[in-house]
Amino acid sequence: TTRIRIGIVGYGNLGRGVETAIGLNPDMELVGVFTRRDPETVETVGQSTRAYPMSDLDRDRDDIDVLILCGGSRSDLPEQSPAQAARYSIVDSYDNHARIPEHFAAVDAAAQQGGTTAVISTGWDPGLFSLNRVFGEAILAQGSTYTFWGRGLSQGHSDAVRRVAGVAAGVQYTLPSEAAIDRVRAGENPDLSTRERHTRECFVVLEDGADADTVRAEIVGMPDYFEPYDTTVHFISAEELARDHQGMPHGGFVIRSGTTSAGTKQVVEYSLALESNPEFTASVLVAYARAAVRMNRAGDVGAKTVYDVAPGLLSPLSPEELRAGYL
Ligand SMILES: NC(=O)C1=CN([C@@H]2O[C@H](COP(=O)(O)OP(=O)(O)OC[C@H]3O[C@@H](n4cnc5c(N)ncnc54)[C@H](OP(=O)(O)O)[C@@H]3O)[C@@H](O)[C@H]2O)C=CC1
Ligand SMILES: N[C@@H](C[C@H]1CC(C(=O)O)=NO1)C(=O)O
Repeated sequence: TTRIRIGIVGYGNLGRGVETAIGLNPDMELVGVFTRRDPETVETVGQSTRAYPMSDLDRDRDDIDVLILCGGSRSDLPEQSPAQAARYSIVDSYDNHARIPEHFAAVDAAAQQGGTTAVISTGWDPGLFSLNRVFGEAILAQGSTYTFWGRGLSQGHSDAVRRVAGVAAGVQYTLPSEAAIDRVRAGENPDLSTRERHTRECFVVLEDGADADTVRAEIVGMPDYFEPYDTTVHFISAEELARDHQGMPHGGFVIRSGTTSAGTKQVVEYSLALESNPEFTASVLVAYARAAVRMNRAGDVGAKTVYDVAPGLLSPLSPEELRAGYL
């Protein structure tokens, strides 16, 4: 059988993770990386990986089955996902939760017109955590759902920080409230505000001449990303960033606790412990790329979220193999 031919759009942490993940999946092959930078300046992980300018995607290439979009959600994907979905089936990790309906509508218009299949907002949150919130609430009709992240590096929030004028480089860590977690685990079912669940901590390298107070205000007040949280911003040197902030660990859990009859408690929990947030997220994107190609071949076009994708389509095994070996 022919392998699934993948193009990577945008070559950062996620793009490198997808390149590596494709190598772990024998039913897939990497056509190349498409970048807005000069391809000659882009150092790829794999020696044989080819880098092309984005403009190479402007013609209808018949050597690509699906594009995996690895740009930033803050400002790349809102433009790139609809633009590419007009020609190619795509997968993206768009993670500004507040604006997913808007993103879905824009991508769906393009995908319907292009007859492509576009799985948006997959990864782990949104993505696998979204699925587990829905499983928990569909199954335990009476109860409470909580999501906690970290302590770890959020790529979406780090990307958002890097997009602020005056920021040369930066990262963002998400810290869960241990007091909130304790109350949830004690079964208090507390009513927690966004601000009571997590705090956010940024480490920023300023561009020469940039004003720290202006940059801090822009970050702390950023709608959706930082405004709903208590956020601290530390200004450090490029050397400190390189020394102390190269790792991208993360993780967290979704917990649904409820009752199925008076006094009969049931608890569902799904958790992740990630040494590399980007490599894990990339692995999710690659599995959903497999599903997107299969859905498109079956004529199932338009924008999709993880709620619309049958889990079996993620597996390299056939339905028959899954029935025989996994049920
Ligand atoms: N749903 C989920 O669970 C998750 C979602 N995400 C999403 O993934 C997105 C991407 O994260 P991440 O890969 O860390 O972002 P990066 O900042 O590493 O990359 C974003 C884009 O910036 C450009 N870029 C990368 N490196 C450089 C560089 N050295 N110089 C200039 N431009 C560069 C690339 O585009 P180009 O090659 O065109 O220049 C790249 O696509 C996040 O914004 C987040 O929203 C991440 C984790 C989980
Ligand atoms: N989308 C997140 C994945 C998880 C992590 C997170 C957070 O720390 O706020 N929210 O969702 C990311 O970009 O890392």
